[in-house]
Amino acid sequence: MEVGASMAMQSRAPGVGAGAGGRRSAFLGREKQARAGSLRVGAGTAGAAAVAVRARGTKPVAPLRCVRASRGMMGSGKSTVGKILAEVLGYSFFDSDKLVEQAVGMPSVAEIFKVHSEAFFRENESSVLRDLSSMRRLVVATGGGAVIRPINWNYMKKGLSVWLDVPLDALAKRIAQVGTASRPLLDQPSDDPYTAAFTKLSMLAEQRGDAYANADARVSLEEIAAKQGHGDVSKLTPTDIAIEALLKIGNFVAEHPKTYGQVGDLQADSQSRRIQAL
Ligand SMILES: Nc1ncnc2c1ncn2[C@@H]1O[C@H](COP(=O)(O)OP(=O)(O)O)[C@@H](O)[C@H]1O
Ligand SMILES: O=C(O)C1=C[C@@H](OP(=O)(O)O)[C@@H](O)[C@H](O)C1
Repeated sequence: MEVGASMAMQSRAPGVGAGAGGRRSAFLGREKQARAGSLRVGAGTAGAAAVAVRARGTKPVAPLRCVRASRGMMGSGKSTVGKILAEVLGYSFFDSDKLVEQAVGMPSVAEIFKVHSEAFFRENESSVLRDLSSMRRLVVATGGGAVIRPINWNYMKKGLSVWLDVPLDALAKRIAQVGTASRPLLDQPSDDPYTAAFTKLSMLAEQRGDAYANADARVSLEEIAAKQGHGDVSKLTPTDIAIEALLKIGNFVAEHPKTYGQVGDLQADSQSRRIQAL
């Protein structure tokens, strides 16, 4: 597994080529913007949550080239938690679904599924992940289905991957609340959105088997809720989950000193100085 060169931030642009559909991937320009800071989450919810994470005393140690809050079912909170992690770590954040939309030139994943096909979306998703895999200091929230293509693992394993493990029941509740229009695999007419989402999520979980469990770090909402002594995952905030993710990332790094050792120390020093300066 590759790690970032800590403070020696990668400054070359990734080799972004044509997307799988023949269109040029659109995020080369965005990556430049990200380095200029415009994609960083500053004042929004993730910014506030990042302040809360710091206030609760977690010292982020991220000698990582790349963190991928990549695994986890639809609605598990990859984007929400990924933005907080990026803010705390001082990394750029990317949502791979959004990058596919840009690459293809369509407004939503749902539209891509409808006009083209899931296979077309998957091809483009792989292209986006390939392009991201050459970048440094970023957090990527991938689509929940990225785990099903072995080629994507080659790309995801260029960084450290985090699995947000959320019970299906909690996921179905969230999805029933926010609606399924943006998630075509769940979007079917139903009088009972919770049961429809739960049934489909269970089927997908069955199909995907252990794919998520290959992640470097697993963040289990049930474990966090148990630690908090209430056992109710619906009470957990994105901040709680981000703190646990940072702990798990720290553990993984500590367990792999050969890969992360010296780089980790350098990065920890630089981050401590940055956090103290806030
Ligand atoms: N810890 C949480 N508690 C309650 N709702 C959450 C939590 N994390 C995310 N959400 C909500 O669930 C929905 C899906 O979250 P999102 O981050 O988009 O998931 P993903 O990127 O994994 O599909 C969003 O409406 C988000 O606001
Ligand atoms: O699990 C999946 O197969 C998918 C998850 C979605 O992303 P989110 O996990 O961000 O919802 C999106 O990529 C697409 O609708 C397919």
